[in-house]
Amino acid sequence: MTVDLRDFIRTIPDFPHEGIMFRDVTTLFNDPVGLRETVDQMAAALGDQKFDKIAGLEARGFMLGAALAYKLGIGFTMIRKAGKLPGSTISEDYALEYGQATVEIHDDALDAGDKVLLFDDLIATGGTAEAGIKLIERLGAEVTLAAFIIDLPDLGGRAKIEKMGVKTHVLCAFDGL
Ligand SMILES: O=P(O)(O)OC[C@H]1O[C@H](OP(=O)(O)OP(=O)(O)O)[C@H](O)[C@@H]1O
Ligand SMILES: Nc1ncnc2[nH]cnc12
Repeated sequence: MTVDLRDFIRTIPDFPHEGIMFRDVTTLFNDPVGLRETVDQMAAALGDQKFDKIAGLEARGFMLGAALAYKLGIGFTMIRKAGKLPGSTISEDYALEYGQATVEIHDDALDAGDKVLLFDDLIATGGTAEAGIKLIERLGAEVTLAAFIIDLPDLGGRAKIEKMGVKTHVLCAFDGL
């Protein structure tokens, strides 16, 4: 029987602002069954699709994005919040469910034509994922799949990314805001 990852994800109301239902993956990552199941379910969902790189979004997209890259035997590219990458970067500003930020990628992190799996723990409004896709495309690479552990469908992010022409995969979803 398939393990339901939602059973491992804690919900904390009113974090970081009143009205936000925060879906907390610390409890998923903290559990050995939850951690392994998440990586294994994602790897199984990918089937025989081939990628040149996984690009993970800071910070929660780093942990299991890197685990998945290890499992697939490919490299892992960091898309970081502004000011953290030491080399030459390009950047994108974006809005997310509870704020605004800027993400950056090293301008030599990907080769033109690379097929990239974009990975994050959660998609809400899709602002973060959209910024990541723009960075990858500006380097001449292609996001052939955007994968998330959690979807919040009522916030419309997954539909927005699909409308951009990027395929998506999610492992579980929570209804409501
Ligand atoms: O779809 P969106 O509305 O853009 O929201 C999703 C993003 O929000 C969270 O990251 P956050 O910026 O809180 O950073 P963190 O991973 O460093 O905690 C989450 O990990 C996604 O990256
Ligand atoms: N509701 C939410 N829970 C956890 N992370 C998020 N990132 C954006 N919205 C979120």
